[in-house]
Amino acid sequence: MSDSPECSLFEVLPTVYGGRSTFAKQDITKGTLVLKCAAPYSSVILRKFRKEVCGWCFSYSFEHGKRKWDTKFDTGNKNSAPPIVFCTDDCLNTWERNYQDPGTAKALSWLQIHSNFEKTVTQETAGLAKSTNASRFTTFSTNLSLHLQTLSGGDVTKENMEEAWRLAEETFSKPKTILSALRELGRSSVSSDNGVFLTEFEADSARFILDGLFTRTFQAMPSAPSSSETSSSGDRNDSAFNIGSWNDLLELQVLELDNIRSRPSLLASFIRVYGFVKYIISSTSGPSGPPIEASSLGGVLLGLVSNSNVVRDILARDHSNVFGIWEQAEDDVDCEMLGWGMFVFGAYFNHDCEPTIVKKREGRSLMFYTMRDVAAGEELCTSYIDVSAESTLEKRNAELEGEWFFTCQCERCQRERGGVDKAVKKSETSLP
Ligand SMILES: C[S@@+](CC[C@H](N)C(=O)[O-])C[C@H]1O[C@@H](n2cnc3c(N)ncnc32)[C@H](O)[C@@H]1O
Repeated sequence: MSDSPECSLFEVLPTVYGGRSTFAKQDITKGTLVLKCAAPYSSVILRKFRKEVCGWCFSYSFEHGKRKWDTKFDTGNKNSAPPIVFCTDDCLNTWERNYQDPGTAKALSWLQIHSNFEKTVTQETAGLAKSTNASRFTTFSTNLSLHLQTLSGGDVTKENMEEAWRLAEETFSKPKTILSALRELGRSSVSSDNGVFLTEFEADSARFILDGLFTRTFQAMPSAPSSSETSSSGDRNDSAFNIGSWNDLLELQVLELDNIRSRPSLLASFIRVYGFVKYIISSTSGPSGPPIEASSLGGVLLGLVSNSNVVRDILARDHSNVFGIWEQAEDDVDCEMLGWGMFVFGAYFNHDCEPTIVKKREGRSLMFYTMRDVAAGEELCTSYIDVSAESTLEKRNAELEGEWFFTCQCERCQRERGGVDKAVKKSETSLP
């Protein structure tokens, strides 16, 4: 992070009230760009928008007077539509440079994996509500199902969460057992030989995870495209443009247990996402697929899902560190959230109900600007929720406590609660 020119304006320091936060290193005038995250480390466009949102620059066809985008990757097969569209040839070409395997043609490609994904997943629109119901575990042919059933009542501890993941790894040790376990953990009524049932949320999460696995793999591959050629468009390998590395991602806050405790059915969902991602990667490279060398893209991806650690690392940071990818007309009340992305360095801004920083998306990039003059030493904060004058203390706190698992300590909340303790917003190091 310190390599980035934009970050010379602030530093990340521990606070006494809410983990780390960002503090101005010098006076900063209103309207200054303090951070540019050129692209997300991992992102997903919601399934329902994928014909309307460009797979590279996230531009939304309706904002350009079109019902959908028509520029597609040529699969060479008229019957198989690629699960991604682009607004222009330029975007398609840049995407290809970043997502197609830069190495041997024998290696797995993004396209093969995602085509297999689409063939394997089955969904129902009303699935989310039904499938998160504990009653779906009707038969217990695996210890994993039985264990998840006992946890669905709400008693999730660190130990029994770890045990669930251990059982998941054991159950998903072979592609065949993954498939039957996934079917068992899905709704029994939709279990069939034709596919695996995933809720919309699970399918989107699985594609978010795959994107993170691709980024991690491409960043590590020696044949990755040179950043000097293409850096201004936010290519994955260009750390100078603030995408961040895998180690940067690991530095982010983890709220896995809080998240699962607040919604115990999430544990089963996360485990299904892991099982499905593992199944898709291993079945794309299965007996009928191309041979996989350990150093190839497919080989590296297989290694990343051999146990649940890497997938869990991403899932555990997903909830509290991602940003919605909104259509550009953000001030519009009917504005749609098109997807979400992990813009790694943007995740250090704490929340304030009187924010100093506003974020703005420009294509794949997320920019952070000061909303007013800020003095050296002052904290730089964004707002995670609606903080308009109409949004009451009760409403704001309910949202932050319910969705973000913290009680807001900002000055506005303290003032409205009846007392301001300014010291609480200072960084630990600046306190006497
Ligand atoms: C996106 S992260 C921000 C960076 C985080 N503080 C860290 O150390 O990684 C959001 C988390 O920061 C903390 N946080 C942010 N704003 C806060 C606030 N106004 N009051 C209390 N805690 C806050 C909460 O723990 C929240 O889950």
